[in-house]
Amino acid sequence: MNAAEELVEDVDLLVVGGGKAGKTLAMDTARAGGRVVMVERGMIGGTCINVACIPTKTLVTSARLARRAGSAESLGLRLGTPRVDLELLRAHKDGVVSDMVELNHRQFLDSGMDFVLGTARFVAERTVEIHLNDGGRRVVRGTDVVINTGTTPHIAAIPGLAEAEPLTSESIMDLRRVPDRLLVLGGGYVGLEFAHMFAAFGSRVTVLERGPHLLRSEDRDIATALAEYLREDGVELIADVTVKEVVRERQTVRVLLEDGRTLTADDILAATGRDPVTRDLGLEAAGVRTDDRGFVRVDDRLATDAPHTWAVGDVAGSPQFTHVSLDDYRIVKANIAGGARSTAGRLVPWNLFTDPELARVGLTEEQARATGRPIRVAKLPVKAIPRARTLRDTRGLWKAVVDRDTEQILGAALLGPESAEVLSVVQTAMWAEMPFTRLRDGMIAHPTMAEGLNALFASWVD
Ligand SMILES: Cc1cc2nc3c(=O)[nH]c(=O)nc-3n(C[C@H](O)[C@H](O)[C@H](O)COP(=O)(O)OP(=O)(O)OC[C@H]3O[C@@H](n4cnc5c(N)ncnc54)[C@H](O)[C@@H]3O)c2cc1C
Ligand SMILES: NC(=O)c1ccc[n+]([C@@H]2O[C@H](COP(=O)([O-])OP(=O)(O)OC[C@H]3O[C@@H](n4cnc5c(N)ncnc54)[C@H](O)[C@@H]3O)[C@@H](O)[C@H]2O)c1
Repeated sequence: MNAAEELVEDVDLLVVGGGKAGKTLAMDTARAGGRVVMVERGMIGGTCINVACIPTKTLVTSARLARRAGSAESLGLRLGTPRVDLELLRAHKDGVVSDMVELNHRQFLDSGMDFVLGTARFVAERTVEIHLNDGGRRVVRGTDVVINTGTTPHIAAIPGLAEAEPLTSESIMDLRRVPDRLLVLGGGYVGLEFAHMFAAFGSRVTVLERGPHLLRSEDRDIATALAEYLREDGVELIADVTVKEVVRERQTVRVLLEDGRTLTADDILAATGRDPVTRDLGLEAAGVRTDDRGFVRVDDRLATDAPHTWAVGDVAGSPQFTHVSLDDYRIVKANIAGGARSTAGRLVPWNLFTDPELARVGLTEEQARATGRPIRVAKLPVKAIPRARTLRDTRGLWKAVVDRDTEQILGAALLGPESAEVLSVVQTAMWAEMPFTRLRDGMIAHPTMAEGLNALFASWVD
């Protein structure tokens, strides 16, 4: 029997994959009285809370504490040598995750949506067949359909890498031992957060990055400063490198570089980006097209090529952050209701949770200069901020770029403690199109890291 012949259930909204955007839209629509089916193949609450942001940031907190405890004497405390207990650490991380999963599940059910655990595949326009996790199948058609199936770790096509069974951002969080030597392939978000974390847990870590320097999208001074701190904390960084082959020999992984060097380690982490989850979705049957990397093709309203079919979050090629997925929800919600909201011109915050953390919004200096407009550049070493001194956490560099004529802030990169929090102040000023002078001259509580904005916007280097 094909889909057309069997019983098709009609609903107002069908959400395929329960990521951040989809689950929020599903709950909203159900609470407002709409008939909603959301299909999720396993991770209740999506990638972020199960295997990405939440568990990693939980472990980052432990790594920071381990690093701080190691220098507790500078804070007047004698704590002894910190030791990582992996079982305790995992229990801590799993506890945070399971609490959030439970909360999400309860909210799904309370909203009144039909939350279906199963794997969806399109069989016709706006119609999916669901193989239920506990057996059986259903066919559901939505008046509107939202695709929110996310991404999974990419394994680069390097000879021997897949056969070497590399760790991914998911499996590394379930390790039963701290590797003595860990190689990290890729110096991006995943690579650097785990590299710094595992260095604090006691691994000897080497990051291999094929780009000319770490964090290519950042200004050179900021990327160089972060690289220096990572090195101080024992992370070896090798940039501009090409990995030729990976060989697993029992407990050892050998990596052959194009320049003839060979590196060995206990494990290798694949951290070279993420692939869209679209391959087995039957998108052709839905009339939905993908780009050459497999991401769903959308316009700036997040509409796909098929009528009343939308895509959101990572799978739609949006910048891969949970807050972006949440913003995609706002856009699609407005557009399903007949609006014309666009992704164009969004101010996206980028936060890298190393220690210190790096937070950026808007243009880098390099990007601002490329626009040709007259700019001014401000820089402040974090050690100039009194709060950093009281934290005994003075590593870092803050930087901002403003338009010389309008005095509006074009962008900021904050490398230092609590940067991700302080960045929201700068972002708010940018939303409000305030002149930088408001942050330079406004009264900000002492001693806070945000107070450093007074000094930053008075520290012009150009
Ligand atoms: C290690 C790591 C750390 C990160 N840390 C941060 C961070 O600190 N801050 C931040 O903002 N971002 C972070 N990110 C990025 C963030 O996790 C993603 O951008 C975000 O989770 C994407 O959400 P999404 O809405 O696209 O969908 P997802 O949350 O990925 O949800 C997609 C869901 O669809 C389901 N699914 C897939 N196919 C099917 C199918 N056929 N049928 C049914 N269900 C299906 C999947 O099981 C999954 O639950 C991190 C990513 C990684 C890998
Ligand atoms: N704090 C956060 O918000 C956070 C944390 C983790 C992940 N994320 C999201 O997840 C996405 C994926 O993270 P990611 O780190 O996997 O990807 P990424 O795109 O951030 O970084 C991948 C890095 O690997 C390098 N690379 C690619 N192929 C290589 C090769 N063969 N050899 C050596 N280096 C190679 C790239 O040059 C790049 O620097 C991020 O872009 C980010 O959006 C966010």
